[in-house]
Amino acid sequence: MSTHIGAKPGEIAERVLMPGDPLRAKWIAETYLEDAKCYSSVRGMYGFTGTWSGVPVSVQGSGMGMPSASIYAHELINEYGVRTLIRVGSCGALSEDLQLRDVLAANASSTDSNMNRARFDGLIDYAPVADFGLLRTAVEVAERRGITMRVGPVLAADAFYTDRPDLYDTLAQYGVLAVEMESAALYTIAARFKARALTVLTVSDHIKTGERTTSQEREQTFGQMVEIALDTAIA
Ligand SMILES: O=P(O)(O)O[C@H]1O[C@H](CO)[C@@H](O)[C@H]1O
Ligand SMILES: O=c1cc[nH]c(=O)[nH]1
Repeated sequence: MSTHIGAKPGEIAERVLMPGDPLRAKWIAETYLEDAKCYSSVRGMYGFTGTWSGVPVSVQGSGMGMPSASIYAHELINEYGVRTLIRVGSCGALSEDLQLRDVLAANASSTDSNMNRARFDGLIDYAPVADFGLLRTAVEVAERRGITMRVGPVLAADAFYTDRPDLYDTLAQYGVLAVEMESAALYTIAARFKARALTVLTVSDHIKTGERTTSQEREQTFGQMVEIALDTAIA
């Protein structure tokens, strides 16, 4: 067991899907994986291992925000030998031409978090990016499955509720597609420990129009991104 994950050595696969929502992890395991077994319920942050097309895959909830996601990414890589981490998350669209339920892959992640400023003594604006091989595979998988998937940069924000919507407008002008809360930390930690990471997202709400999905839909209906992530993880 690590501090925050209750799995024994060998119970977590080398490939892990990481939704923020632990109940999305449970839904993914029960809906998509064969012979899924729960290896951890520490803090209610469920983790399961099963198989997808015969290949072992785990799915581990990571919580909301970069401090939480960093803990799970760090322990998965350093204590369980995980090499491939694919976040499957929800996001708020910043781009006018995204619709609810659109799927996107984050090739890069800007952030307002202080975590990397602290990491680099405030001297470097580090650019967290997706693993190129995983991203290329995800694009191929989406095309093969006939799923339209946008690829572009996102914002990983510390706050879900912002007092500065004007900054979201500015980011949209610079091509940032959507906002979520974990990708920058995931990409940074994967790079630091020589693992591979990718973030695939589904638009759960639109920052400009105010349209939004329900919490039940965010938990149990974003299947296209899960299928892309599973096929990518085992490729
Ligand atoms: O749906 P998940 O994966 O949790 O992702 C998004 O949803 C949460 C906010 O509602 C944040 O974790 C954000 O990144
Ligand atoms: O971080 C997030 C996730 C979904 N929707 C948002 O508006 N923000």
